[in-house]
Amino acid sequence: MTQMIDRAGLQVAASLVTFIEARALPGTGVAADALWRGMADIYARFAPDNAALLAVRDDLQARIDAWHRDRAGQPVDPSVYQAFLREIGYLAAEPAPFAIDPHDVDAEVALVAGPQLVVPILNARFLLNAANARWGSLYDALYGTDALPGAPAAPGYDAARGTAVIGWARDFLDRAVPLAGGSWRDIAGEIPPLADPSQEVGRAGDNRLYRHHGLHIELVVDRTHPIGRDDPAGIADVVLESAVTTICDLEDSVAAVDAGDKVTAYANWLGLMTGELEETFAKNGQAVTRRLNDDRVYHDLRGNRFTLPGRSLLFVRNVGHLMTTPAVLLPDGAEAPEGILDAIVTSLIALHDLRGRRANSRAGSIYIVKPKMHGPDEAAFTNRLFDAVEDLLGLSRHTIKVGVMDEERRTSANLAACIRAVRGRIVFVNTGFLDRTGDEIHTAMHAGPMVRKADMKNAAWIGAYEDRNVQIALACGFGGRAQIGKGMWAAPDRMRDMLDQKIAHPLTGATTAWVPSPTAATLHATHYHAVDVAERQRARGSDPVASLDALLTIPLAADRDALSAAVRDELDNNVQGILGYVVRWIDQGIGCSKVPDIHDIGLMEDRATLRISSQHIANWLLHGIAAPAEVDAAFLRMATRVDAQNAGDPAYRPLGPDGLAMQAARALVFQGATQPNGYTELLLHHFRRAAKAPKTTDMVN
Ligand SMILES: CC(=O)SCCNC(=O)CCNC(=O)[C@H](O)C(C)(C)COP(=O)(O)OP(=O)(O)OC[C@H]1O[C@@H](n2cnc3c(N)ncnc32)[C@H](O)[C@@H]1OP(=O)(O)O
Ligand SMILES: O=CC(=O)O
Ligand SMILES: [Mg+2]
Repeated sequence: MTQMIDRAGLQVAASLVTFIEARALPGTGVAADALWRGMADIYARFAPDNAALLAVRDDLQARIDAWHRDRAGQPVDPSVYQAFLREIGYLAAEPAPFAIDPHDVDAEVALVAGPQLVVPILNARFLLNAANARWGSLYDALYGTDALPGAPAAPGYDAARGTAVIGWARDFLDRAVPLAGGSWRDIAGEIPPLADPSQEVGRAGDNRLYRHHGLHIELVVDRTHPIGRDDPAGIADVVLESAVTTICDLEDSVAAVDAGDKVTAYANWLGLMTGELEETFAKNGQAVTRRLNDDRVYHDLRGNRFTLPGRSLLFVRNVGHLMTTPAVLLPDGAEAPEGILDAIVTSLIALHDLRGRRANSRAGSIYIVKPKMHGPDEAAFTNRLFDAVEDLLGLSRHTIKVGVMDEERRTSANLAACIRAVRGRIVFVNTGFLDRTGDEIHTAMHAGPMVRKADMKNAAWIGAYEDRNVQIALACGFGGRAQIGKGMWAAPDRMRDMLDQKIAHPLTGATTAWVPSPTAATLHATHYHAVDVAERQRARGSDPVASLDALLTIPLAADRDALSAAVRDELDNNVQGILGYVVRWIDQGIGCSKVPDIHDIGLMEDRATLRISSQHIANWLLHGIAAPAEVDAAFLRMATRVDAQNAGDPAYRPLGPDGLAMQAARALVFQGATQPNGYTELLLHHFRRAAKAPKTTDMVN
């Protein structure tokens, strides 16, 4: 039993009380009494509104479901459909033109176009790696991945691959920092002058520091290094400014279901904000202690010392408005909305940076990403909540910035109004296309069977969604003020494909896009050297906004028979992803995994990808494309395969037919059509809590 302690009328888990009073509060200037009274007051004011907003979601979904059921088998007439969505309040009035107005925004967010890394906050080892991923070795990223054809031939250094890496990096330098004469491939001896000498902005010993499109490149010159020794110019590496910003994720990539999990997550965020986080782990048989990197020291060409940030600028992604947490109980005994707790605690913790060394935000802001908001009223709620948190913590208005995930259909369809609701504090919009796809399926669950999952990326709505996100953000004045972000590269081992494809993101005028790992950040950074995003934004500034009709086009399958032929493949693929992800979530509390798909390509799976797979099967079940027995057969087939995939993991427990993981996976699919907005978290939390509950035998012993 979790011990609960009364604080200002709230029942708060003892572990959270201790964490806040002994670790989070000291040094912030906020008194414990004031914090708890303020928290209780915020809950009293905001919990009812939070519940009311969720009731609106359910009501709208029920009306949409009924509308489709009434028209079963008929094609959707876009103008009738749009009129209906307006009538029920799903579509809000378009606001008059306006410009966002956030203040004290760090250059990394407002001005620099570059990769954005996302990292599960419960994993301190990854978290430290992510914060330090501001700088990454291009040589390592090319050598150690499939970015170049082949793979190292044998353990130890493969000289032929090394030569290919160096060649690729030289070609990159030719494009990003061309020489006054000749090619980087041909230099020997001293590093020659650049075509544009102003690109060289500093030195660190023999190392050269260049800047291009606002991003730094450090040429490591070291003739004693094993690589530099054999290089005619002594170049040992090319280090790129990589993860300019990072999102520390409390949401879809973590399994945080109780007070203990929340405290671990908050403690990691605290360690980042104080700079004291460290983690010791075994790597290649050696104990390694990882800490946050220092800033990097250079001298400009006149000899003046300056520093550059050694760490990525950190955002924290709070949970959305849906979930509640047993870490805090309201005076009526109900679990408290978790997003409200996150807003208060993560902001409180960020005071250690703001009122301390300002090692994260030099401009003095707190950066919170708010996911899964549906429409302008929910964005306005977040704005009021952040106002209240600022008042509680003694912060000036709009110190807390917000990144809005454009990942629910009602937000995409009302994007300008959503942005307007947070216009004084917004610093990004990001197309979370994974959740967005799940919501696309769920919203139109009753309209008919959806296209195959892989065909979603060619559907009309998604093109309009991606276009509108950039176009509307530009029209709202994001250029030079805030990030316009694109979604995750969800195939962490496919770096060649990422190099080929993810350049599309900056080409749209987006200033950032998500990557799953530090290595991917370094490789994706090369895209921001290839594309001048500011210029792309100027070019797109006059684009007409893609149509709402296109955005609202439901991705229904044109040919039922073609779907029937694909049922087994489609089910196997979705079920394999579901089981591979869910089993680690429920049994081990791992919220983000790399799971092989049916073609054995390791895919990043998190709650958003799970939402898609489970909703997709639920939709095909509802419309009779797949039969329940076929789905269960796929669960059986794929359980064997997932067990085999995990054979090397000593912590893994095979997927028994009655185990909690299997129950969770089946519930996600068979109850998918009735889960609120198709979210997976209610069921995941339920089964994870069951898995964590002490067994009767444990209690007896
Ligand atoms: C829809 C959405 O919401 S997307 C946002 C949520 N998704 C994410 O946050 C994805 C984050 N990425 C990850 O969690 C991981 O990269 C996974 C699960 C996809 C793959 O993990 P693994 O299979 O363990 O990765 P892999 O074995 O290739 O690499 C592990 C190494 O890379 C590092 N690494 C991998 N991902 C990250 C990351 N996101 N941040 C920091 N370091 C990372 C690890 O620290 C480790 O290095 P180390 O041994 O020096 O510590
Ligand atoms: O949060 C990101 C998404 O794609 O969903
Ligand atoms: Mg998402």
